[in-house]
Amino acid sequence: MKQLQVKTHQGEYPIYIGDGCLNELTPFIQKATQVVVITDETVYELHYQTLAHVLSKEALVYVIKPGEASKSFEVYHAIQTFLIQNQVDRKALILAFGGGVVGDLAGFVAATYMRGIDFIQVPTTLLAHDSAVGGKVAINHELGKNLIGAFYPPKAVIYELPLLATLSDKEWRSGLAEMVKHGFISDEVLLKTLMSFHTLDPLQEEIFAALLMQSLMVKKNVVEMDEFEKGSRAFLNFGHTFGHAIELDEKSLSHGEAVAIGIIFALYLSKKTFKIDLAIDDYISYLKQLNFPLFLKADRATQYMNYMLHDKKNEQHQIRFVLLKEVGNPVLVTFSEEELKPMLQQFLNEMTKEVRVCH
Ligand SMILES: NC(=O)c1ccc[n+]([C@@H]2O[C@H](COP(=O)([O-])OP(=O)(O)OC[C@H]3O[C@@H](n4cnc5c(N)ncnc54)[C@H](O)[C@@H]3O)[C@@H](O)[C@H]2O)c1
Ligand SMILES: O=C(O)C(=O)C[C@@H](O)[C@H](O)[C@H](O)COP(=O)(O)O
Ligand SMILES: [Zn+2]
Repeated sequence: MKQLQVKTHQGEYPIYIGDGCLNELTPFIQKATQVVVITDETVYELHYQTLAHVLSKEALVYVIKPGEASKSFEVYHAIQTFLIQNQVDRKALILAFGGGVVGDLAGFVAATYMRGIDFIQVPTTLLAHDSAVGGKVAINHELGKNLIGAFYPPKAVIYELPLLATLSDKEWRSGLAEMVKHGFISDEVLLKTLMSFHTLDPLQEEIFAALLMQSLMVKKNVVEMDEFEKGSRAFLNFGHTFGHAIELDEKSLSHGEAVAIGIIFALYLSKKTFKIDLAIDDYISYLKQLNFPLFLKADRATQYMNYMLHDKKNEQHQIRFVLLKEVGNPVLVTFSEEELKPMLQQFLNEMTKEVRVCH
């Protein structure tokens, strides 16, 4: 087991990572008046018994439907009602047991229930190495992703890696996309190593734990420098401006799959803006080899634009993108709607040869 510490405005919290770290929950559970586990149906079926084994108290359990649709006001409200009806008090502890959906939702419940109660992230997906760290918690609005949320750090992150063994290829891919993103914005070696894998198999191997640590370190370092996204934390949003738009538009894509496509557009805009070659073709071939679902809709530019116009990075109705001057050198670049729309349309037209563009 390995341990990292993440510094926040409220002190530090530990990330425990590896085999057997669920036991690190014990002191937190002993201190709490009640334990509430929020999880989804899939994780509950596959892994709740493993978690229950280390819970020294009987827990209240709230099980949501798996998937992004659960990051909604309705589900948020239903959980708050459940907590109130069960007289959960301010010294209770919420365990977010699942992927990023459970983590974001349960974290936002914890941030707001009685003005804030303790919660611990117990991530179960690869992608959640990103979502469990950094304290961003949120639910979605139909007009945009994560528009209602808070910065609310967990008391700990307990990353029991053997739980990842049951992930589907789709979920491995999704998590890999956020690792690749971390590589693009700050660690060329991580990026090159990840892109040297032509199948998903290495993710099950020993070397993978080291790459995951590197990716976690990128996230930790960025959020420690700018916890509340006043500046450089926005670089973690590389690929997300367009990624969030297609994730909202095409529900079959997972978050990471959408981000992987969002990165293509960010590389395309980087090339146009800075006249540099960031080897977009190599990146697209890499995604294809790993069977990422790459599809865009050429006739959806207006819808994509509407989603991007609600992005949280925007200022004064201008759309802000994270672009790269080179790998490891991200910058924020602002476009007006009038500037961006033709570039997006041109991108969609040009991509017809590269990715499956639906009409
Ligand atoms: N807060 C942040 O900083 C941050 C960062 C990145 C992503 N996110 C958010 O995270 C969400 C995506 O997270 P995700 O990809 O983990 O999605 P998810 O939570 O929906 O999990 C993906 C799927 O995997 C299943 N699953 C979870 N653990 C499993 C396991 N061990 N074995 C088998 N199946 C398992 C789930 O039931 C679900 O169907 C998005 O809403 C995204 O916006 C937040
Ligand atoms: O931690 C961050 O900051 C990130 O941007 C990480 C992203 O991977 C993540 O998807 C995040 O939820 C996006 O943030 P948002 O502010 O654009 O909703
Ligand atoms: Zn993300």
